[in-house]
Amino acid sequence: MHDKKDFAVPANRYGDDVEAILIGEKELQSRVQELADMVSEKYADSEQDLLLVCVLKGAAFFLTDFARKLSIPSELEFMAVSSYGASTSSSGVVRILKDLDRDIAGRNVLIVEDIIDSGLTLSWLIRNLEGRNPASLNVVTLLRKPEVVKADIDLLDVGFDIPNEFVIGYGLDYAERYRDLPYVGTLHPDVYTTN
Ligand SMILES: Nc1nc2c(ncn2[C@@H]2O[C@H](COP(=O)(O)O)[C@@H](O)[C@H]2O)c(=O)[nH]1
Ligand SMILES: [Mg+2]
Repeated sequence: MHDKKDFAVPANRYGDDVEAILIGEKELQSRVQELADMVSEKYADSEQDLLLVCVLKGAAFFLTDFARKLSIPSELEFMAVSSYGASTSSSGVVRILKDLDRDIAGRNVLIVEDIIDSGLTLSWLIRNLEGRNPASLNVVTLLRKPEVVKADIDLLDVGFDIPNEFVIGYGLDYAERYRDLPYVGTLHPDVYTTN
């Protein structure tokens, strides 16, 4: 846990809404670099560009930092799925809100995910993309909540394992806010009762 005073938090952007910072900006960037180095090494001998599939909207900030830190060429695709509706826990019933713009058959695909909570959304997505016959399909996730993961998912790597708390920042939202924070943190309980 970090003290908010230790960070150059964009001044009062969200007032006192942030209760605690779990992963600071430097820690995030350094781990994203490690993930990018590992992936660059794994695909270094590939004859085709790596196709990164970003799961919107949460993984957008992770994806852009991650792609810029790769030392191999990559191409980007975006997909949006919904499994939460109005609830804060995954139903496992997933809807595609935005599909990929192209065929991934024969491509080396890497899903770039923001967070694995129950893992139900991601395991559905993996099954869906496997059905499109990529040459290979792997997953890298920035965050994972090991205490609550229900699905058995084979991951290339995980940025950080975190406690079972609802987190925001670095792409993750609550009611579409807080994605723009450069760190991962938790919200003050009052935010949930007043929104
Ligand atoms: N802002 C947050 N979004 C979260 C959090 N935990 C999960 N999620 C969102 O759900 C999916 C995955 O859910 P899953 O239960 O099917 O694994 C994830 O991609 C996020 O969009 C959270 O703590 N904060
Ligand atoms: Mg996600």
